[in-house]
Amino acid sequence: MSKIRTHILGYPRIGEQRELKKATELYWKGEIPAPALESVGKELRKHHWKKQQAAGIDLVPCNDFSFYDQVLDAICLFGNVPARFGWDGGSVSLQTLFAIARGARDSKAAGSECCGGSCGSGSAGFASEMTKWFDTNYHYIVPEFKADTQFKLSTTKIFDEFKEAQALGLNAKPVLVGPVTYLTLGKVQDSANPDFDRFELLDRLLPVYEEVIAKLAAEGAEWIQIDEPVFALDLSERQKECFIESYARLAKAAGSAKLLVATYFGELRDNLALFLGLPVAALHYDAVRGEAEVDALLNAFPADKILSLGVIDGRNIWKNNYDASLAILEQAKAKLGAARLWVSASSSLLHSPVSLASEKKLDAEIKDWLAFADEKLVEIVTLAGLLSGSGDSAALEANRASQKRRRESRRIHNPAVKARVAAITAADGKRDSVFAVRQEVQREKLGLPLFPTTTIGSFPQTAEVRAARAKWKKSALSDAEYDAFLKEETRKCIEWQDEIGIDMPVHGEFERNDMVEYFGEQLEGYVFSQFGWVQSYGSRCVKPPILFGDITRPKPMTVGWTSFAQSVTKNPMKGMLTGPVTILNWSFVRDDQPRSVSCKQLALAIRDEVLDLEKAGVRVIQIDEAALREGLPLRKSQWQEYLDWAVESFRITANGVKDETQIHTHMCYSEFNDIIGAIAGMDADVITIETSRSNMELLDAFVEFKYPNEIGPGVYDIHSPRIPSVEQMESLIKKAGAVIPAGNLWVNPDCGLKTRGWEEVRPALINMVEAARKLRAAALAAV
Ligand SMILES: Nc1nc2c(c(=O)[nH]1)N[C@@H](CNc1ccc(C(=O)N[C@@H](CCC(=O)N[C@@H](CCC(=O)N[C@@H](CCC(=O)O)C(=O)O)C(=O)O)C(=O)O)cc1)CN2
Ligand code: MET
Ligand SMILES: [Zn+2]
Repeated sequence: MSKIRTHILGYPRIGEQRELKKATELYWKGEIPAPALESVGKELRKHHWKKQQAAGIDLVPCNDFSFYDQVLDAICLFGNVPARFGWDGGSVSLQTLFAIARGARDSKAAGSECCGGSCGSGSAGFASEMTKWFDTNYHYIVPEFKADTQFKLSTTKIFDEFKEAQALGLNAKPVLVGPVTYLTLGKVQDSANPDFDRFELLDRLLPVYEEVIAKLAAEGAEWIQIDEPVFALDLSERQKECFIESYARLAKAAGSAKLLVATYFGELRDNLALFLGLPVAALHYDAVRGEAEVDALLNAFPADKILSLGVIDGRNIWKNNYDASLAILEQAKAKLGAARLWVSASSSLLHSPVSLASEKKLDAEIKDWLAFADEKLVEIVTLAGLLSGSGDSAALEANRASQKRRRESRRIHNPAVKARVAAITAADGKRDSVFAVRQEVQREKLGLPLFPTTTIGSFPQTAEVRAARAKWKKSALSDAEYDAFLKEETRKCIEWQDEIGIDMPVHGEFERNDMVEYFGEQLEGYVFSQFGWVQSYGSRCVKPPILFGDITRPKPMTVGWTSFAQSVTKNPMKGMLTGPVTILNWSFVRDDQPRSVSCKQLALAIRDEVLDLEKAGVRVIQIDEAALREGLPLRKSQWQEYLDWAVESFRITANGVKDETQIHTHMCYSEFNDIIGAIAGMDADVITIETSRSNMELLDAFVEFKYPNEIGPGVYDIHSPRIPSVEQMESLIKKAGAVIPAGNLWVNPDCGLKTRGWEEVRPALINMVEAARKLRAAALAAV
């Protein structure tokens, strides 16, 4: 019986100990030169290929590595560099690449200290926009188009990395984001032609794809992988036409090389026939997210193509259930034959942590249930072996035993939690009185001025704060010393807020490593890894906690810090929590029950925290739901169901408090238009949102909807190192004041300040308070 081939779509690039992050940040600080960074990249690529080879993967990817982002690499490959970066049209340098991602203080684009977001329109080389890659927590750089955009082959990275693999004896499979996905993910930014249809650019873009593909073929590439995850979205007729035109041309350009087109993250639905009809040699399908559609896929699968089935979840950390995967694979093998079936992971492994090998502290029982990227490689190879009949039956037995242990573990199931979720009623999600009544009571209790000023929660997570935490984790700092250090940071932060005249202070979140991980660490039903980092954007990583079982809160999580903070000031301190939907969306979550159930369990745990804070005398509580919007399913038809349980979860969390307790929520990086009804349904007393970068445009949704509750539209773009002036912020508040009743308007930044430095935050907040004061005075003078 013939051997079944194995491959992956991509491998994490950050390194087991985030080597790439560390080297990149040193380069940005000017502490190592470019060749040193290049050589770290080269070593990592080699190490990653060797690991894949050692695991027995037949076809390894190349060009899945990136110093920042694979879409940004494509921007550079196509010479799609926005004019403001002063690119000379030659080979795009690493320096220009980083300038696109991070902004450049001047057109020389040196490694300036800048953010991952955009640098505001005031500076010449402001960064390109960054946004979420489908429904993941990975962010890509948004390609920018104009009506006169031209494309031209402008980097050699994809060829260099192919040759690098060749030199190591590997015939690697180069990976490239596909033309339709590339155009779909980009944005037209052309003030002279704002309505330009970006798909008009296809004819100019395809010749570069043809050139790249032909060149790779000439250099000996057997397979080329083209990623088209937009197949998992609702596609327009225009996009469908683009697919037909693109692949007719690319198939011709391929010559001796064979093309594999990959879709992932969701079902194909009415794109199925289009996908199956592409004139390419192989198609990759996500059988995890698309399991329900596998029958339809197999029934219609063309006789001349290879099918790569992604049965291992690239987006989660659970050990694969071999029996379940084999059932799918056997079915495919019966239809297609072993020669036309490849085994893979559902998506690139970019979205899973690197390796379980260095996890020494992870609870042994739970570690046995997990598989990170390296373990997933072994799973792919093992499944292919079992399917070929030459497999490791001991591995299958071991897998069955592990699945059984997980299923039956007492650690997972807590009857009291299940009963509590079952007993949730509509009353749990309802405040005693309607907003208008609460607003009166809260006004009286809180005694805030017009246009009250506040911030979103975090203050700078300085190197000093992180170093203290690192020392404490290594036991180089005692609990008492760490506690004293944090108290001092918190006290200084609050006193400073009082001093500059912030009306509603926050404690600063110095004790938190991350707004989700911090809560995960304190909830029962969660475990957390030491090194389970996943790239979020550029060099920034997150370590999502692992939600494995029914959720309880053994003891209050934030009451101590918030009470301490309140004791420092007479002003109303805003207690700070992360909401259930955001905790869910930024965690690795169980795959043995619906997300909605896990979310409600989280909601009940955070509700208890809310009520404890209230009992401790905290009068204002913010419940962050930064990730509410990004949890939206990729297909519109599934939105309502998600929004229903997400909003209900928030309401359960927030709405058990008395009328006089003011509930805030916060959302950033959100387009609000299509979910404004759901946001209003949350019924928070105050919502703070990110609006400064869009010049208050994001507020329109609230205005059109006649959003009834109070709003703090952000006036300070915290993604930029630029310090906003009093006048800039005044004009933003005025703009908001023209459409929002003055009594409902708050003044605050776009988001938390944790990624900024004090030298930026101090003057910016002083200006913000001044802007609010001026408007207040003007408003009082007018009556
Ligand atoms: N979970 C989550 N998802 C999110 C966001 C978010 O805030 N959280 N925001 C958006 C993405 N934005 C992000 C913004 C910042 C960072 C970020 O700053 N990440 C840090 C890690 C944050 C962290 O957990 N740090 C830990 C560990 C710090 C660390 O690595 N320490 C060093 C030692 C440090 C020293 O000695 O100074 C080490 O252990 O090696 C801590 O503070 O405790 C980083 O990559 O640098 C990530 C995402 C969307 N998704
Ligand atoms: N309270 C959090 C902070 O200020 C909210 C961040 S939303 C990504 O950091
Ligand atoms: Zn935010």
